[in-house]
Amino acid sequence: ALGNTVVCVDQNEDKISQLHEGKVPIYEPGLKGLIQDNVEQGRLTFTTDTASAVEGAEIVILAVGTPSLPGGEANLSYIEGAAREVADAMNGYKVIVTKSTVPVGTNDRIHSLIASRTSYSFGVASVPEFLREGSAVADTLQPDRIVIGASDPHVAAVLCTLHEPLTTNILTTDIRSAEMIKYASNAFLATKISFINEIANICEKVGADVTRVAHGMGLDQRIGSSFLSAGIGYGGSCFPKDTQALIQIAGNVDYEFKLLKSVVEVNQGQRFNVLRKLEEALGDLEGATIGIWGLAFKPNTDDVRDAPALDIMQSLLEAGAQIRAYDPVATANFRRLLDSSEVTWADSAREAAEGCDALCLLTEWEEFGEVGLGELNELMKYPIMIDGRNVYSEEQIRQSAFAYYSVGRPQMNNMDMVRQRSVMNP
Ligand SMILES: NC(=O)c1ccc[n+]([C@@H]2O[C@H](COP(=O)([O-])OP(=O)(O)OC[C@H]3O[C@@H](n4cnc5c(N)ncnc54)[C@H](O)[C@@H]3O)[C@@H](O)[C@H]2O)c1
Ligand SMILES: O=c1ccn([C@@H]2O[C@H](COP(=O)(O)OP(=O)(O)O[C@H]3O[C@H](CO)[C@@H](O)[C@H](O)[C@H]3O)[C@@H](O)[C@H]2O)c(=O)[nH]1
Repeated sequence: ALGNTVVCVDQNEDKISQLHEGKVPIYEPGLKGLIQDNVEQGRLTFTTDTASAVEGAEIVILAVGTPSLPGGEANLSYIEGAAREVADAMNGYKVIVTKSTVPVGTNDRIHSLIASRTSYSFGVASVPEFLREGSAVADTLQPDRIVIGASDPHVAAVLCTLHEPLTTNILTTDIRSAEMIKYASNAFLATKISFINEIANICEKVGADVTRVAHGMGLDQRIGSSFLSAGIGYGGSCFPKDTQALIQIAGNVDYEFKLLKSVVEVNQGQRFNVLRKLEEALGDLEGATIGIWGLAFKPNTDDVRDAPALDIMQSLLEAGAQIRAYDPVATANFRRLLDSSEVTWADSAREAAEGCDALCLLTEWEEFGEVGLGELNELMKYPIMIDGRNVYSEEQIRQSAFAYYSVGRPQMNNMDMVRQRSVMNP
């Protein structure tokens, strides 16, 4: 029957050998157990040999990377390479599915590319992926919807059968619309984030509280409450590249996507508000010791692609600051992108805070909440917190000695306390 066994192929030998040893190459909650169960049941195997995997398959799913090229356009070399390998291994009819996020028209190109290399018949479909990192397992097993873009009704039927155990919410549509649904969804979510971040920036100036504003807006079902958390902007492997790619897709047909260009611009600026707030609190950052809590672009992942922490730490180093940084799982990945003798890589949240002039919370890992503000105050040189994720409540801050800068909420600036401390600990 369809979908009974799965063979995962990657050309990265290290990833495949880790998987053979029962290790999972990324940090993703719940993934290890899910893989283990399916390996034990004989449903899941791993290989670097594309040809053998394709030969035994009725459905082939392409999920290779589509990173940005320098101009923002999606790099299609991996998907084209994979399609070529699949074509060359064809030994009968197969359904070939693109799950990677690809520009509109790519599946048609894949169709021609494969047809030019094989005489076996095959079907092509676009089935975009909507999972989030950090909650990938639940998002996969209980998706909001499955989108199947196919021109051949047989292909659509095969893929509906494959996905029916996951949800009844299956939309079948044409290939180009399916491809566009993926980009439009990510662009819309990114727009929500930049929108609320701009509202937050205005709230700071007019004395309103963006968390209350977002709550009040979200009660309107037409708006919805999700993706209205103001912060330091979106990062990660998807929104930054997919917004750029959609701007390019539009540009290629002579359409200037003005709104999305602004969304990207707002997002780029948002992370640097952390630096402005640090300067407001400390003045010159030369020689200051700054603590960083959180390096991953969001909690529950070790992914640091386009993480706001990269730009923020880069700017702090340029300003001559010393950094003490901690992340529960992402430090090793982060150090491959940014390392410096001016950074102390701490092994715990407490260790990162020790002796700091100010602490910046950049990723809302749950464990940060376990360090009490009283204890934090004792560990730090000055009780100054730049909370990039609005983690602390007004009450918690009021009961603490902290000068507290958050995003889009009234600044709780117990600078008197801070000054007293600075007299005590010159
Ligand atoms: N990461 C996410 O949360 C997410 C969510 C939805 C959609 N997507 C989309 O899924 C795609 C993959 O994203 P990712 O983050 O997993 O990328 P990634 O770069 O982390 O992983 C891609 C993998 O493909 C392998 N690969 C490349 N060419 C290959 C080939 N010819 N044969 C076998 N393996 C090959 C690479 O070795 C790598 O391990 C992208 O298009 C992305 O936009 C990602
Ligand atoms: O209200 C919010 C929600 C998110 N973010 C930030 O937005 C980024 C992206 O977060 P999220 O969407 O949760 O994670 P991703 O794993 O990047 O998932 C997005 O990108 C994937 C790849 O295309 C899609 O499959 C998902 O549907 C889409 O949510 C992170 O930096 C978050 O901190 C905010 O700042 N405010």
